[in-house]
Parts: sequence; C-alpha cells; structure tokens
Amino acid sequence: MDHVRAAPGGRQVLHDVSLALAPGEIVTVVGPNGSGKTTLMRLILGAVAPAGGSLRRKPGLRIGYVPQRLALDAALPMTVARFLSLPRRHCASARAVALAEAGLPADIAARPLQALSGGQLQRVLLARALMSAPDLLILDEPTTGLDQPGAAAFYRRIEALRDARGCAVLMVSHDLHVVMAASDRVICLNGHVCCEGTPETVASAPEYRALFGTGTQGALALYRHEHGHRHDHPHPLPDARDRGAA
Ligand SMILES: Nc1ncnc2c1ncn2[C@@H]1O[C@H](COP(=O)(O)OP(=O)(O)OP(=O)(O)O)[C@@H](O)[C@H]1O
Repeated sequence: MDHVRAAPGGRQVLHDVSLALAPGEIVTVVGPNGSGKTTLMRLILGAVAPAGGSLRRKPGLRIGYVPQRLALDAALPMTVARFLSLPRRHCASARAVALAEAGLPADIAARPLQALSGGQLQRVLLARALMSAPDLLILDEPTTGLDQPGAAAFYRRIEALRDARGCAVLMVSHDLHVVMAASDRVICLNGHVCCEGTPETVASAPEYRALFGTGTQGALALYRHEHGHRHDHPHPLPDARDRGAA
C-alpha cells in the first residue's frame, strides 16, 4: 500500500501509511490502543476501503485470518470438525493436516468448540485459517489470554508454519512481549508509521520508546533465549510490493 489514508465512519484513523509484505516474511504491527492496528488489518482484508492512496494485492492472493476471539453461542453447540468445514467443506485429510500444523490432535475434531480451553480454541482458529492454504496469514492479537511461555510457544509455531509453507504472516498486537522478537520486521503504528525495522531497531528507536518506554528488551532476550537460534531473512527491497504478498 502506498500513502494510504483510512477514515472508517468518517474519522481519520490512518494517514500516509506505506508498506509492502514480501512472501515468507513475518511482520508485526505494534501500537497503543486506538492507533489504527485493526483498521490497517481491515484495509488489507478488504473490509475497509482506503480514503486515499492506493492498495494492491497480488492477483489471486489467498488470505487466512485468525480473529482475536470467537463469540461462541452456548445454545448452538458445534464440533471442531463442523467449524473447520465452514464456509467450505474440506476432506478429512486436509482437516487432519491443518489440525496437526496448528498443534492439535486429530481426535479433537469430534469435540464441541465450547469444551475447549482458550489455547486450544486459538489453535483451532489457526487451523481454520490454514484450511484455505493462505499466501498471507493475518493474526489479530493471537495470544490474548496466554501466559508468556504459552505465547512464545505459539509464535514458534507460527515461525515453523512460515518455514514450512512460505506464507507471509502479519500479526497485529498491542502486546509488546515476545511477539516482537518472533518477527522479521516490526512496524510501530500510531495513526501513521512511527518507525519500523528489525525488533532490535524498533525497540531502541526513540519514537517507539516515547510510546512504550524501554521495557521490551527483557522480553526480546527471553524469546531469543527460549528460541535458541536466530533467523536472518532478507527484508523486502523497495520493489517488494511488485513481488510481494500484498
Ligand atoms: N467504523 C468506525 N467508525 C468510527 N470510528 C472508528 C471506526 N473504526 C475505527 N474507529 C476508530 O479508529 C480508532 C482506531 O481504531 P482501531 O480499532 O483501528 O485501533 P487499534 O489500534 O486496533 O486499537 P486497540 O489496540 O484498542 O484494538 C479508534 O479510535 C476507533 O474508535
């Protein structure tokens, strides 16, 4: 997207936002409450139209979306298998692959959604997003409610998925903990792009520190320590949008 402005409901939320996502890249958007993170995600999903600037998607781009939460209706019990077959039916083997990739046993398919823990439900949402073989996976605050080791494990799974499938990943979060360290690139948003770069670059940027203080370095170290190795993925070149996922 180039110099995009967004004004959902007539109120300017984002201005002059330019970004490109390259295949296989994990990008995290951080920003304070109300900084426009969800609006940015909705722009990419096509649920909000730009009020200015331009937005281009690779033709045929498939996007898998993992919402922050799912409002479950206790009066309408639904099995995991049924949920995974919405909106389109898939064969049992495709379902088993997606469940395994999301870190769930195959027999969870027969269980009602209402009976799952928060972490299991989060992984079912991930499995559902994987069913469409996405080129781009968008996750909205995917570890809300998980503790820090649980969140670190979730992000390692996302990295493994990216490595296996080569899909781009865009995560949106106001959680400053391990999410940044799990990313190739971090975008700090506050109505516009305040700063962006590697997690280390952003964590030490004055614009970022003005918004969030200096408390993230410990969490970066924690993730690096648990993770045990680093990735050095190339970052998108200026023409990445011509090759890129979105
Ligand atoms: N359709 C809309 N109509 C009016 N205002 C909107 C609309 N959508 C978003 N906003 C406003 O835009 C601002 C940014 O919202 P957005 O949800 O994008 O922020 P966010 O960074 O995701 O926030 P949070 O961290 O709290 O989830 C908020 O003040 C919100 O009230």
